[in-house]
Amino acid sequence: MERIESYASFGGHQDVWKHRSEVLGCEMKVAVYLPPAVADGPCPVLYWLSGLTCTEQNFITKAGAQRYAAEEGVIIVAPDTSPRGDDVADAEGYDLGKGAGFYVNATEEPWASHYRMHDYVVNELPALIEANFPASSKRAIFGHSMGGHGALVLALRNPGRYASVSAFSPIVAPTRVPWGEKALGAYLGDERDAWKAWDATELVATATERLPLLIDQGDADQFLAEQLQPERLVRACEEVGHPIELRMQAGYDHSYYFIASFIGDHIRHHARALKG
Ligand SMILES: N[C@@H](CCC(=O)N[C@@H](CSC=O)C(=O)NCC(=O)O)C(=O)O
Repeated sequence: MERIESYASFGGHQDVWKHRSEVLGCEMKVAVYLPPAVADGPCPVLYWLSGLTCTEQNFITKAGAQRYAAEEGVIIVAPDTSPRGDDVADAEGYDLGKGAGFYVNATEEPWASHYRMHDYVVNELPALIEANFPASSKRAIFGHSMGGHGALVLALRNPGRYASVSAFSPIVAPTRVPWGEKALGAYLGDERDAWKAWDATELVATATERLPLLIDQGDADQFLAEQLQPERLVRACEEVGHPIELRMQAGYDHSYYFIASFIGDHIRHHARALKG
């Protein structure tokens, strides 16, 4: 891994690294915040998954997470949202292709050869982080919008892998909303039954681990009614007794101003689980 940016931040360091991904078949950038506590030994790792149009930069420059990660002694890893490079397929529009990997393993061409963000985030990236940084193997995951969907789905698909999961404004039912229908149709093909394995609202029914879901959602979010619909996940959880806390936050929209307002709560929530 090669460090390409480094900034002192709250007694620790906010760095950006680039590395070759064998899973994605391209070079990737990833942001890593190391809290001051790494001087005393390995720290647990909290993975952040960003939303549509984002790179590894949005979270580290807008969320204000470093202060809380420093206080709690947690490493935060924020990868890019899709494979990158001239030979990676792309599409018109911000909601498919580069910047819109949806954290799935694509099965359809022209996507299948590079778009394997599930395997990258769940397997390849933690192996790299744990081999190259003072990181323990305790992991948690959170994210925003498309990345909130990613956090929920990756935690539900991989029982035992994460100590905790949370999301801001997640796409909870991608099989039933326009952003998800477009992306899953392209990446996985026309057979809608295959999409269900990538939909948190479908996955809670058969989850073998009842990991509590924490969700913050602004009630002034411009995407709430058409794309997010968190009530679908609440209903699915209630049907099977899966623990969920949906916090509707009055007046907040879909932006990083919302995320920054509650990021401390989420980092403390994960720190409790990671240290428990
Ligand atoms: N450009 C689009 C909307 C893009 C957008 O709002 N992206 C969000 C995530 S949406 C779901 O995944 C985001 O995080 N943007 C980056 C940022 O720094 O705010 C449009 O204009 O409608």
